[in-house]
Amino acid sequence: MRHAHTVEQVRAAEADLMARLPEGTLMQRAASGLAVAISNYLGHTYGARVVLLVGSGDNGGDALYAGAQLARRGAQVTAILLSDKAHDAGIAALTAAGGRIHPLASSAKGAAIASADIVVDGIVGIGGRPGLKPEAQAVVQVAVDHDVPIVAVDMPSGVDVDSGETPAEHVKAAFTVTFGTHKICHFVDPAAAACGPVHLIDIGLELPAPAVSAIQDADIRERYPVPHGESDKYSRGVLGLMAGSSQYPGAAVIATSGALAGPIGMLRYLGPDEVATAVRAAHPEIVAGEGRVQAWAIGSGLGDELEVDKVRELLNAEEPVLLDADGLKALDDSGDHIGVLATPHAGELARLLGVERSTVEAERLKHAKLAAERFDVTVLLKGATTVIAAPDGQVRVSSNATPWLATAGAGDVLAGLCGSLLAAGLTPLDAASLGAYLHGAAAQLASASGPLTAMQVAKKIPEATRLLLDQDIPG
Ligand SMILES: NC(=O)C1=CN([C@@H]2O[C@H](COP(=O)(O)OP(=O)(O)OC[C@H]3O[C@@H](n4cnc5c(N)ncnc54)[C@H](O)[C@@H]3O)[C@@H](O)[C@H]2O)[C@@H](O)CC1
Ligand SMILES: Nc1ncnc2c1ncn2[C@@H]1O[C@H](COP(=O)(O)OP(=O)(O)O)[C@@H](O)[C@H]1O
Ligand SMILES: [K+]
Repeated sequence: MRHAHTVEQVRAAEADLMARLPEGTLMQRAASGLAVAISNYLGHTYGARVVLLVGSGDNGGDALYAGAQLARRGAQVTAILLSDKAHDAGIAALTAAGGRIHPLASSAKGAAIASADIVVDGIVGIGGRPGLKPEAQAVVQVAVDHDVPIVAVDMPSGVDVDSGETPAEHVKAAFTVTFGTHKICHFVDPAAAACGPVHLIDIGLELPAPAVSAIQDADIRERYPVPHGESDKYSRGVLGLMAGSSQYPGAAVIATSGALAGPIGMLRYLGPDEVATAVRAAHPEIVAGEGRVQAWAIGSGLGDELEVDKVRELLNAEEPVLLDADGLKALDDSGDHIGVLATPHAGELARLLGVERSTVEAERLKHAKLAAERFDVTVLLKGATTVIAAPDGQVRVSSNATPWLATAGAGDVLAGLCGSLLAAGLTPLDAASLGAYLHGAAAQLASASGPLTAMQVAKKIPEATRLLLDQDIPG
């Protein structure tokens, strides 16, 4: 996993470390990492035209010191000061290295930005409030208008660091260079989408348990329930699937494809006869009808055929239950649903919480956590990045999907796969995490930068799993 911490956690860790180091050491570490990342991005330093947008705090200080290092290696560096206040030692370092300083009033600043190879956003960092002041917005817009890439120092200025929300104007970066640890805005949309690829520079912080973790390749190998010599089809896990209806028979076929591509030994299908026939035709491996299962996946394409009372009974039984799509209507806030995994998209989560879909889209982390707490379930909120919130407060994200995955039926594949992982014995948090990540990896294989269907994603899950399990991960 990669980990993200809150601003408060970062400030505390920085204070601890700073007390043990000579003054300025952390900023020098940050600035050196930033300068190297900029040089690597440009592919050259000598003669490169670099413009720094410098705010009043230490974020601007990072930009100035990095600018000084680049200037020493032959870059033409110009700093535009957006505030009357700026990091004095940083200004002195840049000036000594031959960089130029423009106050905000300078008439040359527009031309400098327009002809730059890169603009460095040192407007605000973890000390920033969301939004950009008009003068900052104006200079950022010049870079946008002239297609000049922007590197964000720590994070794109204007985003809400601890929530990943973007309630106002903010920078959209080509890439971001951050320090010490990731921040929540790097992982959670819509802010994450404004970061571009994020480079982490180690500055030696000692950090507490993270606020949010992002799933990586290595997590699959560490946690996937691989069968062993003594395994049989029952011990590997049996999933009970209640999905599909005469209205939406395809959902049952697609969800089954997702489930059979996961770790289970067997799948029992419960549903209307004609749907069971369709599922069996596509997947002769399935067993239709009641029997013991280790977990349930309920909801994809059920339409009006959802039997609320029966589902509520299952929610109170011992076996874990995944609720998707129409199945989510059975969820109530009577509490004690610790083994339940709910997999809504933003519209479904909005209905559950009685708010607008746009509100959930704008505040994804907040609403995923709110629902996890209110319904006492693990919530997997689908979207370009998937946010997973457990009732104990743990949060994970999965960001490896491709936008081509936004296609009908993709959610049914995910429900089947996560149900399969639940039945194999993973916790709802791990089942959701591994399911979302494998789903994203399979979508990448199925897409190869082009269109895909949900069934093609399901077909690629075994290959994606194999590649991730076989991968030789260093360290
Ligand atoms: N504390 C440390 O040890 C380190 C800090 N570092 C850098 O320091 C940054 C934090 O620096 P600061 O705490 O000085 O805070 P910032 O530089 O993020 O913000 C400074 C000031 O900007 C003003 N401001 C707030 N919101 C604004 C807005 N929307 N528009 C314009 N101005 C606004 C406020 O007056 C605020 O005090 C980090 O993000 C990182 O870049 C790094 O050098 C690593 C080490
Ligand atoms: N822009 C996007 N980029 C990447 N993945 C996406 C994007 N939008 C949606 N997804 C993923 O596609 C799937 C869509 O699921 P869902 O909305 O339930 O569709 P359906 O109900 O038609 O199956 C989810 O796994 C979701 O995370
Ligand atoms: K910034």
